[in-house]
Amino acid sequence: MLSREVSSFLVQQMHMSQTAMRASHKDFETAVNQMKLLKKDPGNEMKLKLYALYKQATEGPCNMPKPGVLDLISKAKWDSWNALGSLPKETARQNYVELVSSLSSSESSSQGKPGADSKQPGYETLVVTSEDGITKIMLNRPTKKNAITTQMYQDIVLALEAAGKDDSTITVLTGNGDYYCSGNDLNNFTDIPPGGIEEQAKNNAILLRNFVGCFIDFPKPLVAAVNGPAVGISVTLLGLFDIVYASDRATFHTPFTHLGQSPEGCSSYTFPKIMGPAKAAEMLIFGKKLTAREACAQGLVTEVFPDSTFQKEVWTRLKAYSKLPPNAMRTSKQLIRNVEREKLHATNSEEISALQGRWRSEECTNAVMNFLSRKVKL
Ligand SMILES: CCCCC/C=C/C(=O)SCCNC(=O)CCNC(=O)[C@H](O)C(C)(C)COP(=O)(O)OP(=O)(O)OC[C@H]1O[C@@H](n2cnc3c(N)ncnc32)[C@H](O)[C@@H]1OP(=O)(O)O
Repeated sequence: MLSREVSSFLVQQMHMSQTAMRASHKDFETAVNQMKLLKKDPGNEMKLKLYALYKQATEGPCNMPKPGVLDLISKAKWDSWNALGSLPKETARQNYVELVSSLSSSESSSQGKPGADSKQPGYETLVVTSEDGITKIMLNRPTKKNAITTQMYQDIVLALEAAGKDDSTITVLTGNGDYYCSGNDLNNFTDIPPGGIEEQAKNNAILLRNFVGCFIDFPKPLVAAVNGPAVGISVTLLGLFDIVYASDRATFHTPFTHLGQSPEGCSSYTFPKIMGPAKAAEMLIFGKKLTAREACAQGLVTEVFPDSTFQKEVWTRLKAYSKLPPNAMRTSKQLIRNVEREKLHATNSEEISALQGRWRSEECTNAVMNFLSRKVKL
């Protein structure tokens, strides 16, 4: 017998509409007005993002002359707009609407909670520590193989934002227990909001855009310490890390087709670039699982360590790297990232649009249902 969540999920899926979820001009106008009503200053970085999206949505690609270096504010605005390159107006409009919507909802969810603004977040399923110039973000849901819940996506974003600003020089993502991460928690699909599947898909799209965007824009060297098997989004994101160290027990599996879904985490761009189109297709289209050594041979992993000495060797190495001049490391990272930052954001948008279609498909519904009703394991 199917659980209540699975049945309600199925019913919602069957009734959902096939209309595309592009933001209309009216949605855009509403978002522009909503921005004016925000009580909390979203911060300079966010304001620049919104400015750029607004200009791109209303005027198209930036073709203004670049302001002089001394005109700092105009130059920051110009840089932000110009970084959007040829992003279509429609996509910029949609990204703007989604960004404003996430700001409004985080503002309303923090209302009424005394001290919500000033409190350092206590993460339920992450352990964040900072030592020896290294901030470690550890996924901490070992009994569920560190599957990522909706709350965890948000917490990882908060933890990355804090790590990007703290005084550490390197940030490391790793997992607690025998898995690095089993990817998206498939129960995320059963938590259906009052607006039904359409609203759920829209919320997931906002969540994912913001989540992957944070990895694209992370300002410091970012290292993955892959302590065990990795599945789904935890694999695709590796293409956005600067270094990937893996235990020889780790495996790398992207079973999107089996789940009726399609790749995310910018892997449709990073994987062919890293390993060549043929190897990338075998992983992303056919769901071939790689061993750590295969992933290393294909360039996705930097180095493989025996599981018995993984922790010791990785942390010794990272502690030595963390003593290198931090500003030089940041500058090098930014130079490397800037070459393709715009392309990565555009890929993120494209992948999410495709996924929104997939989430409404029968193939995806059946795959999620099969897992939740314990019929199929990967
Ligand atoms: C909203 C944004 C969406 C972003 C798009 C992201 C896409 C992806 O990441 S796609 C990949 C999704 N992941 C999966 O499909 C993995 C599903 N899990 C499995 O196939 C297996 O659990 C396993 C191969 C990862 C491990 O198998 P095994 O060693 O036999 O362990 P168990 O299956 O008994 O797992 C223990 C426990 O953990 C729960 N669990 C594991 N992974 C997930 C998951 N991804 N989502 C939800 N729950 C998961 C599993 O159900 C078990 O729970 P209990 O039965 O309650 O003990």
